[in-house]
Amino acid sequence: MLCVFLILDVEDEVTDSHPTTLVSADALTCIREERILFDELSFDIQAGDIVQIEGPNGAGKTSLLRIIAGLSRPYAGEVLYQGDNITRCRDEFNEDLLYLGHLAGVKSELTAEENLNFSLRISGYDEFEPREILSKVNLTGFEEALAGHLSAGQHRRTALARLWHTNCRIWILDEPFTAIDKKGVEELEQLFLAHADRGGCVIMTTHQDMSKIGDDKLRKIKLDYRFV
Ligand SMILES: Nc1ncnc2c1ncn2[C@@H]1O[C@H](COP(=O)(O)OP(=O)(O)OP(=O)(O)O)[C@@H](O)[C@H]1O
Repeated sequence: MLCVFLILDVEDEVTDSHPTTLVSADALTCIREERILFDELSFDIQAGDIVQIEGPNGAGKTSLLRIIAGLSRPYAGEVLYQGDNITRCRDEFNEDLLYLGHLAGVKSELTAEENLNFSLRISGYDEFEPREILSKVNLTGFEEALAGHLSAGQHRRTALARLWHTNCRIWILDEPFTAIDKKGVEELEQLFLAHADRGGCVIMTTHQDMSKIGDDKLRKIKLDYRFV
């Protein structure tokens, strides 16, 4: 079966006080298993933007996030960080990027504290106290629990804890709300808004209704395809 595509509708630009373009996609094309997921997709993401990538299962949302993060290559087109192709400024881009994928890098055989400690140390954030951060994501009392023994939501919170202490401006988050309860979703939304107000950006996939973020703040990139 041949598949055709796509795209997409990059909704109205947000009016913001941070005009710096952090990330740009220039004519990105992604093909998987002879299926065009998106074709010549271009957009700019400014400091202060919260961007939701939308589309049905299999539309290519994770593929797009991974390409933006430089974890996989597009069939054609390029990703730019402040105007430079990310392959030419890899170190600077990585220093400014916090990527949390589907699996979120939490090791089941380590405790919640050990997991966070590890991710803070390899990112150079030695000054932060893991227990204090875990308290912010409601994991006080679970610091020494093995991540593999935590509930799905607590496991996800362990991964998301890093968002509370990072200097990275570019957050790329694949389904950050998965398994998170209502209060946790609200706290994350507030965190995203605060991050955007500080001049960061959030690029995420989610099937969650993001209307609380507000149309003035939220931009959407819609991916779609159809079979023929
Ligand atoms: N490395 C790969 N090799 C081959 N096919 C792939 C690869 N990665 C993704 N695909 C295919 O590309 C399509 C899009 O996958 P992707 O994970 O990007 O979709 P998605 O929109 O994030 O879906 P979901 O909402 O279910 O998470 C799927 O059909 C998937 O099987």
